[in-house]
Amino acid sequence: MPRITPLYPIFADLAARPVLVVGGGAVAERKVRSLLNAGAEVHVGAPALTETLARWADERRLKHIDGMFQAQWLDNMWLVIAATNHREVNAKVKQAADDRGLLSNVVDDPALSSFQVPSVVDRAPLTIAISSAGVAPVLARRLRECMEAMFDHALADLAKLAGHYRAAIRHAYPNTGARRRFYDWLFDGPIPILLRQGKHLEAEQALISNLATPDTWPARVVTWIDPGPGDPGLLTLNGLRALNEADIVVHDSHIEEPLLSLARRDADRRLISGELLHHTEMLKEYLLKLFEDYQRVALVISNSALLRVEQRELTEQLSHRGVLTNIVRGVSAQS
Ligand SMILES: C[C@@]1(CC(=O)O)C2=NC(=C\c3[nH]c(c(CCC(=O)O)c3CC(=O)O)Cc3[nH]c(c(CC(=O)O)c3CCC(=O)O)/C=C3\N/C(=C\2)[C@@H](CCC(=O)O)[C@]3(C)CC(=O)O)/[C@H]1CCC(=O)O
Ligand SMILES: NC(=O)c1ccc[n+]([C@@H]2O[C@H](COP(=O)([O-])OP(=O)(O)OC[C@H]3O[C@@H](n4cnc5c(N)ncnc54)[C@H](O)[C@@H]3O)[C@@H](O)[C@H]2O)c1
Repeated sequence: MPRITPLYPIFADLAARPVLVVGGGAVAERKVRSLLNAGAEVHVGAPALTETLARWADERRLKHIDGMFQAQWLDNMWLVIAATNHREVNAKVKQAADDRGLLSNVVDDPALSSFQVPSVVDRAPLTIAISSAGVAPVLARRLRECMEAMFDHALADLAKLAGHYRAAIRHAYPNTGARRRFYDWLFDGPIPILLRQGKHLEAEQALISNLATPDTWPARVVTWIDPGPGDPGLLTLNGLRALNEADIVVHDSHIEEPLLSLARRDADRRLISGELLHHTEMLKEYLLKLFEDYQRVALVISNSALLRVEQRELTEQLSHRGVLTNIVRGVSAQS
């Protein structure tokens, strides 16, 4: 099978920008609907329109150019969609767009299209766009239908709420680690549940009260992840989450890149020497020193590092110094 070059996704701001749709059938109507939704200034050129398109023209939501396609329709346009039921006409529209350096979508020819229209899950301001690069549009549509069920409309409210309080959140949590944990709480905690129940005021209130008393999270946590044989595919959800939450990942030399790469991009890493792993007291001092700079430490130590440190003893000693130790089973099964 020939290699298909993937498309580059962009989200275009079409507000008040002139867009031409050539053709006035069912496909043109679908494209016009999403263009209007994006606030575009829509021009539809065709000798005949669907009932809905004709109504929108009457309501002045779009401008109807009555007639057969002419290249000068493209003058002063920003984007063009060729949606007639004639391949030759669509190809001419594409040529006229190329002549003017405009991006064009040709609804009956993915290869001619310089942009394609994706299938969209609309949770504005959140938009999930799915593309099959023109290979299987119906598959894109089916994937969208699955996602419609997965992501309810409360997601839109959640995004709006996060957007509205974004500056206040940055102000209450100036430290990036703390802010990230706040966002974990915002997106995983009670707020999405309240929004799903339609309790918008309560949701907003919960957010405001968390902002008023910032950083109620345990300040210093060591999460000890047992990586088993080190295969990232076997990592448990808890292991993955702990890796993802850590500000620094401390590991021995047996832990390899595929596993470490599951940590956050901005998390630091520290390779720990074998010697430290044999002395509970030294390891404790090492960890306490780390807490001068970090709040969440993930400790990923392989079994083969011959760990002699007493986990229980270390946990107790750290807790005297205000550090919570959390031990998670990192692997779901041994292969
Ligand atoms: C996603 C969506 C967006 C939208 O149009 O808004 C979209 N097609 C949708 C629906 C749909 N498409 C087709 C049917 C009829 C099925 C049937 O009855 O036979 C249905 C109706 C349905 O399924 O409901 C068939 C079809 N599609 C194209 C051709 C021409 C060709 O390939 O030669 C043929 C005829 C050949 C064939 O039959 O295969 C071409 C294109 N269609 C694209 C987008 C672009 C590639 C996107 C991608 O691959 O990612 C691209 C290249 C150009 C473009 O239009 O930008 C929208 C789903 C919206 C949703 O989410 O519900
Ligand atoms: N991209 C997609 O999602 C998709 C899906 C299904 C079909 N298609 C393709 O899209 C084409 C259009 O589908 P449709 O259902 O909208 O067709 P349709 O027959 O309902 O509409 C065609 C429209 O084009 C207009 N038209 C014809 N010649 C014209 C010209 N010279 N200048 C201006 N307008 C002209 C007609 O007046 C009509 O309004 C189909 O031929 C099919 O190949 C694409």
